[in-house]
Amino acid sequence: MESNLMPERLSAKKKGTFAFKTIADRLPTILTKVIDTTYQYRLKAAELYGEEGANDCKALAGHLSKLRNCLQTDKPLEEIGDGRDDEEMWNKVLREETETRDGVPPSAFTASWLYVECYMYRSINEGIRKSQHLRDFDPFRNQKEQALETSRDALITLSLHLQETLKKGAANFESFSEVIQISLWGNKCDLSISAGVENSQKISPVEPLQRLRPYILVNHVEQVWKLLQSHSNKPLRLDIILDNAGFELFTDLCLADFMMSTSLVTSVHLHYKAMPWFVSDVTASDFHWTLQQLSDSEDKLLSSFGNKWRDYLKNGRWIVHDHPFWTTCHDFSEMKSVSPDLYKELTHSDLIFLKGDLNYRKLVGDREWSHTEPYERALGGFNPAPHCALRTLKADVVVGLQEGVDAKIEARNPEWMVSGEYAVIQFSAK
Ligand SMILES: O=P(O)(O)OC[C@H]1O[C@](O)(CO)[C@@H](O)[C@@H]1O
Ligand SMILES: [Mn+2]
Repeated sequence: MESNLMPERLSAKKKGTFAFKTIADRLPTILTKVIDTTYQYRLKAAELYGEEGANDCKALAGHLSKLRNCLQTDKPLEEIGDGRDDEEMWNKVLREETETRDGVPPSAFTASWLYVECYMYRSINEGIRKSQHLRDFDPFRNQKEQALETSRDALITLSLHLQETLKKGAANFESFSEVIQISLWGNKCDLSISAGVENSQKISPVEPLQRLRPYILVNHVEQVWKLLQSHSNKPLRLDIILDNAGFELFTDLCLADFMMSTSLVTSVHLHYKAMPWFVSDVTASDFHWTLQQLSDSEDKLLSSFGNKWRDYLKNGRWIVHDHPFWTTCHDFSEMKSVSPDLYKELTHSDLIFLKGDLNYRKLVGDREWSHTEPYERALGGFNPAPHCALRTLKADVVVGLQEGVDAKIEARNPEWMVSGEYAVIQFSAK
């Protein structure tokens, strides 16, 4: 809950903010694309499920149009009613928000940006869940699949680079730092910030690393390396809270493989989303589709990595999770109370990588912190294990910067907080 000790959460209350731009323009654009995709799917649905299938698509398009109108005209947000296991969690927050506003329900331009944006994706899923035949329909699937296909050259470049790196045997600080940066910059490829416009990796993921170094505003990679070296004689568990499908997922799987093959860790837990989320976030079907695509690739090296990684899943060295907490509106300071089982699970980790901008926004509560606020303070008590955020900036929230860094960059590039050009590698020890 809000506390007067902490700054306010970002909100579209204030015109001219990125939250306002997102809620006023970008979310309706994303929703319109979902409505079109749903409408186009009705012929396929009729083929598969007859009249009922076509009716499902019409009903879903109707639900989505009502949602878009509700957001655009700042109407009160309605309770979720689809019987999913997280329904009560969502409606409890809606009731609490209403109470804190003297009985006035939250709406798009008055509630927190984080709540409204997460609510939109949950409501899209509510419409899907209420259908008879569309429960596995993912309106973002085509975009996520195209994202992988159009990154093919980058996949091949990176797979060759990983093969060369692994041939050198044990990891050193340089090879570790490099594979971290590749996963970090993989986060530029996200379809939410591009409002669904194709945003795949076109250039080599390795060649620009040197040039991109100055764009990393906080770089704690050495602290992460030291943590790993301090435990080098015991089996370590790595957790990666995944973000986007497509090229970013491939960079994360390369990171996981590197950490295992060089024996920096002995097991990897990968966390993806329980429903379609923020356009390009990885779901279970995206994850397994991606591995299958790699295995089936004519490129022998990609195919060998796909097979190797599917074996890791089969023999339990890689474990996948899809806890519902990651697709709620809660920030991570609330995890211990809202999802104590997940928090407990994460306490078994020796190092957690959290990928991307939305995870970062939730780590720091999406609040209007001063940019020099210490990172640990902004975490609000979230620390199940040592963790490191690997994030490109796509929202106007950041903490832990040195004094003056923000003003210097702002002068050069006013869009620096939302363009995805800058990044942080931000570590917090347990
Ligand atoms: O995939 P990522 O890196 O979490 O980025 C998703 C981003 O899309 C946005 O919501 C923009 O709408 C960001 O603010 C958000 O965090
Ligand atoms: Mn994402």
